[in-house]
Amino acid sequence: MSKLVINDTTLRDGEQAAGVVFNLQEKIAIAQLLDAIGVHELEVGTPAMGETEQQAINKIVNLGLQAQLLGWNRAVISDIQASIDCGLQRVHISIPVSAIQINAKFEGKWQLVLQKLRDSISFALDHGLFVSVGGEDGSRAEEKFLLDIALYAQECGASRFRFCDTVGVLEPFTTYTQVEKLVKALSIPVEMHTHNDFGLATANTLAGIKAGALSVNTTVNGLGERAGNAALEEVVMALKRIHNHNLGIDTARLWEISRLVASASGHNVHPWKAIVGENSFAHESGIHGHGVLQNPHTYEPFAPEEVGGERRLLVGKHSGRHLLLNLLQQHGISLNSEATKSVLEAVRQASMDHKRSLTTQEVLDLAQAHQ
Ligand SMILES: CC(=O)SCCNC(=O)CCNC(=O)[C@H](O)C(C)(C)COP(=O)(O)OP(=O)(O)OC[C@H]1O[C@@H](n2cnc3c(N)ncnc32)[C@H](O)[C@@H]1OP(=O)(O)O
Ligand SMILES: O=C(O)CCC(=O)C(=O)O
Repeated sequence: MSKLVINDTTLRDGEQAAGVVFNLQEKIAIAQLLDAIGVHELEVGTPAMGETEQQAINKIVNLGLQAQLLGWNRAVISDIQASIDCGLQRVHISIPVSAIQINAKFEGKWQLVLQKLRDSISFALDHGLFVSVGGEDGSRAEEKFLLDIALYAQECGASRFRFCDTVGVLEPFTTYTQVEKLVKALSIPVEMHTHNDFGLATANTLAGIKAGALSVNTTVNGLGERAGNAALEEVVMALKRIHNHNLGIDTARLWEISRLVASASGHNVHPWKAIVGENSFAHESGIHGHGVLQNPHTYEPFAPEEVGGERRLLVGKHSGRHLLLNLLQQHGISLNSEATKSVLEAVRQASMDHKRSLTTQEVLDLAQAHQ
């Protein structure tokens, strides 16, 4: 697994999320931070979208980042010319490979698909570009056609093939089987591109890696088309903590980049979002709180600092005396066991009345009333 590449597409598929628009400053800030934390490659946008997009991509190209930069293109020569005009040296060329897509987009003309792919790869290679090819809707494609087109892309000179679960219909076992076949058939690396329509984008990406994929697309906070993509923070932390595979990414800045992208996208991170949600390291229930006070590892897979997050100990409906007394002790208040019981009851009632945890001040007020 040593050569695994994270190719983050927050600036391309992430921004395709309905209603999301990054301005120039936000694009630059996101690219710089992704680069600063050590992400290897960035898919920076779609140059074919026009002049404004091209200028933004050109600005990112001129930042002098360490990360490799890639532009997304259809199998259309003018798209690739637009990528060249942005100063990009890497292009991704996408071509639909499922019957449903080829019928809808190219009136079922399979030969036309091959011709467009060959012509666009050849144009890109003639301009000295690194070429990645994506089989759009690969997970729903006829198996033989997917393999044939991947081999054709390789034969035409592509340096990587992207396996796309475009509408997120795979689960990890099928992903493993499909990707393993591609990996065995190709000599160029396979890249994973997964969507989260069934909540399986990260799991499917990990399954693809296990099957031999050497590159993976991610987006910060899982932002992307419909239910989004495999989240950068989930893939990086699952690899690091579950598979013991450290990609050298500065994970202590994952909350920072999550907040940056959330703010730029105009959507807060959901509290229960894995790794970066504000509840990822929050504990309110008595048994968990007691355990965490003894040793955080009882109810945390890793310390919040490892991802730049913070532990929150809350007092509310499900809390027990250990969490309550811990909070009161921090404010110099001690209670006897009778008073503790009364305050806990009052906390439960207040928490039910408000339908939330209590603020520190609310807990202190209840404790003072029962002292
Ligand atoms: C699964 C994905 O995420 S795919 C990536 C989606 N990303 C985007 O759409 C990026 C933003 N897109 C855009 O700005 C525009 O769609 C553009 C500039 C790319 C094209 O705009 P338009 O020329 O107005 O075409 P429009 O978007 O309506 O239709 C898409 C056209 O591309 C064609 N097309 C779609 N995919 C491909 C492909 N991989 N290769 C070649 N042609 C393709 C369609 O058949 C259609 O062709 P037609 O105009 O001859 O009918
Ligand atoms: O790169 C491609 O080929 C398509 C990528 C994509 O966004 C998708 O399949 O959802």
